[in-house]
Amino acid sequence: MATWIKAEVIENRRWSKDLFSLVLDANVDAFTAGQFTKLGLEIDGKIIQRAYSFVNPPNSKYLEIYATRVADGLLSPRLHALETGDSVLITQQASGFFTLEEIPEGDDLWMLSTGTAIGPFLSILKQDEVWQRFRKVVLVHAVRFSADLSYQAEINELQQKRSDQIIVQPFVSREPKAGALSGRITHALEDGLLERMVGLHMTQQKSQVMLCGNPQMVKDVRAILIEKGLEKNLRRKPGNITTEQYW
Ligand SMILES: Cc1cc2nc3c(=O)[nH]c(=O)nc-3n(C[C@H](O)[C@H](O)[C@H](O)COP(=O)(O)OP(=O)(O)OC[C@H]3O[C@@H](n4cnc5c(N)ncnc54)[C@H](O)[C@@H]3O)c2cc1C
Repeated sequence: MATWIKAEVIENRRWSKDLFSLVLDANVDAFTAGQFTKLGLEIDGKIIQRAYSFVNPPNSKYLEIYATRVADGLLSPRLHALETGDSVLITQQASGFFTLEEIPEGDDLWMLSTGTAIGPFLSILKQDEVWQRFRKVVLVHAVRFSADLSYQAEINELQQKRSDQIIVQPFVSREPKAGALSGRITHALEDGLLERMVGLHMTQQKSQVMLCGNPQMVKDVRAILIEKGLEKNLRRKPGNITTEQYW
């Protein structure tokens, strides 16, 4: 049984009509970058709970989650409506294995995300470990519209600080955007465009790939990578592909 504690909403950062980040103050247990928590609200006498990845690194003063308001969703529209000073329930302990501890050694780390699933990567990128372990880190964020590319200030800051190691490649599928690839991650992987754009070759010997986001993307990309010779990363049989699905 989860232990629920109260979190105070410090800020609701609204990025666009539906995208928002809740900055929360709560005394939760220590967690590892890449893990998720659960948020809950009491609706008709029952706690309705959903999983949300931490965007902030461990040890930061406040917690932060990045979410979208799902039309007709049960919880996310209510979270979207929260204002400074409101409260929300949060689990005392975080969960999940989408963390660097689970990633075998490699030269380059590819972080592929859709929509709000960039969150856990931002948490991991704010810690030193990833920069010590990998020579190059490729951050891919696929969205529909350029307005959905949230956290640009944080990403620009990372690009300045880690300019010799990080490569950021956005994808915007429904409108042209300078510096972004159009279309989908899957197509760009199949025809080698992504590798050409970032100037790195994905290989079974030296690449690690973390995939996070919508289940179709995770499934399709995993299949393409397996076709390229990469292998699923399992605890009992380490490989290259580590995944987290948001639904
Ligand atoms: C491990 C894990 C981590 C997660 N982390 C996040 C996170 O950091 N941010 C976040 O926004 N969501 C995250 N989710 C999804 C989240 O838990 C909820 O499913 C989502 O907020 C919708 O809840 P709801 O009650 O409003 O919708 P529901 O009534 O439960 O409807 C669910 C439907 O909403 C859609 N949906 C769910 N999540 C998303 C999404 N992120 N983007 C677009 N469509 C979606 C899907 O079609 C899904 O079938 C995570 C899920 C898992 C399993």
